[in-house]
Amino acid sequence: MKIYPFLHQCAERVFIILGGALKLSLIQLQNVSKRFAEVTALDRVSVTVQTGEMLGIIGHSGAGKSTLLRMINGLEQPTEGEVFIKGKDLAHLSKIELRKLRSKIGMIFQHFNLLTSRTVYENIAFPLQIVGKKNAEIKMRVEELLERVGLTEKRNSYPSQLSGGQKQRVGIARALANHPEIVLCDEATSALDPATTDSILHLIQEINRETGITFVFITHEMSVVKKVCSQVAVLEAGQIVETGDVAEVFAHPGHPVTKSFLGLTSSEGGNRIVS
Ligand SMILES: Nc1ncnc2c1ncn2[C@@H]1O[C@H](COP(=O)(O)OP(=O)(O)OP(=O)(O)O)[C@@H](O)[C@H]1O
Repeated sequence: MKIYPFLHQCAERVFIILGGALKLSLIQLQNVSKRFAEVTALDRVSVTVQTGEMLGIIGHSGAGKSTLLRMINGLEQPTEGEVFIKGKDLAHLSKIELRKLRSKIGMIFQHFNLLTSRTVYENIAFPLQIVGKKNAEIKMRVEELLERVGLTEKRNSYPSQLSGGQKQRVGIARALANHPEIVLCDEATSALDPATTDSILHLIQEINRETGITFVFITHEMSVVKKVCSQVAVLEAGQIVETGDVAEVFAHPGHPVTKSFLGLTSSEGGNRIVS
C-alpha cells in the first residue's frame, strides 16, 4: 500500500471520528428559500445535520425534497438563505473549492444511474478515474468496495445482468469510492421490493457504523426513516413542519402531515408501528 493514500484515509477517518465526538455541524441550512419563477420549492428551511448522523427527509411528491438535496450538494443555489458544509458557506466557494467539496459528497439514486456499457468493476472505478487516481490505487479501492458490498463474484457483469438489489449495491460502492463524508440517498430503496429494501438499508446502516459517514435520505416512506434514521425532518409544501429525534417524533407526532405518514388520523397520538 502506498503511504500517501493510507495517511490521507487515516486523516479523513480521524476527522469523521472527531467530528462525531465533538458533534460538529456537518451540514447546515439557514433559512433557505428556493423559488423557480412562480413556484416556491423551499420556504425558509433550516436544517442541521451532525457528523455521523442519519437524517431522513420525508415528504409527499412536490414537497421540495429533491430541491433540498440539490442544495446540499451545491447543484442548486438558494434564492435566500445560506448553506454551510463543514462550516463553509457554499455561496462563497470558488468553482475549484466547490468541486473539491462535492467530490466528498456521494449520491445514491432510486434508479441506480449506472453506466450500462460498463461492468460492475468499471462503474465503481469511474468516480476514481474522474479525480485522476492511478490504476493501482483504483484497483485496490474497487476490490475493497466489491468485497464490502458483496459483489466480488459479479465484478465482470454488466448492469443488465444484475438484480435491482445488486444494482443498488454497485450504486452504494460507487458512492463510497472517493471516501465521502456525506452520502445523499435519493429514494434509494423506492424501486426495490421489501426484502431487498431491508438488505440495502442494513448495508447502509453497517457502513454508517463502520465509517461514521453521514447519510441524508429523502423518501416518502416512513418505514425507511424508522429502520435507519436517527433524525427526521418532515417537509410539506417547501416548509419543514416537524423535525427531531426519530423515536420522539414517532412516539409523539405533532403535525397532521407527520401523523398521516404514520398512518394516524390527526386526533390520534403516536406509538403505532410503521412496518
Ligand atoms: N428546475 C425547476 N424548475 C421549475 N420548478 C421546479 C424545478 N425543480 C423543482 N421545481 C418545483 O419545485 C417543487 C418541489 O420540487 P421537488 O422536485 O424538490 O419535490 P420532491 O419532493 O422531490 O418531489 P418528488 O417526490 O415528486 O420528486 C415542485 O413544485 C416542482 O415542480
